[in-house]
Amino acid sequence: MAETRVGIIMGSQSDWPTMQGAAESLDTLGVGYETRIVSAHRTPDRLWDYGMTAAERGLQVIIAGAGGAAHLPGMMASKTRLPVIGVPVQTKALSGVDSLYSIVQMPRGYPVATMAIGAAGAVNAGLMAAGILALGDAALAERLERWRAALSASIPETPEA
Ligand SMILES: Nc1c(C(=O)O)ncn1[C@@H]1O[C@H](COP(=O)(O)O)[C@@H](O)[C@H]1O
Repeated sequence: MAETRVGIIMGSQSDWPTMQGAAESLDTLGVGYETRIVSAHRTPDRLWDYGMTAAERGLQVIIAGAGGAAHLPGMMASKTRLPVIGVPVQTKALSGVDSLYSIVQMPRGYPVATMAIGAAGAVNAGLMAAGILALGDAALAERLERWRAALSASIPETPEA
């Protein structure tokens, strides 16, 4: 069992179908993670505790997904020095543009590395977390290189008619 290095947090259970893409990326690359529902709005005390203890518990990167008034990634970035990768979850009313804008426009000093809206953003969040961790982990760097090469090799040169 790989050591838990990444925290995947989300504002609601309803975000899981999107956020599982991040978990799948980390599974593929053999990176250990935990998953939690944490909401700045609905469980502010849980957010506070999570942010206060994340680094001392051994987490190294946090992936935070939320939709709509998506304050979770930014609030988490306020409570921990760990890099926070934000995933804007797609919404029905505004297609996730609301989530994207809520996450990306952080004030100077408290960045959130913001991914694309929806499932592709979640998958990329896992890959981004792995890339950060690979800076200090040669074995993971090699797995990531191999994975990237395999993806590249799987892309056909000519489109099917
Ligand atoms: N944006 C946030 C936060 C937060 O930012 O703290 N907490 C919940 N939510 C979002 O509310 C949406 C609807 O949630 P429900 O489906 O539970 O009603 C979800 O996408 C969640 O991320």
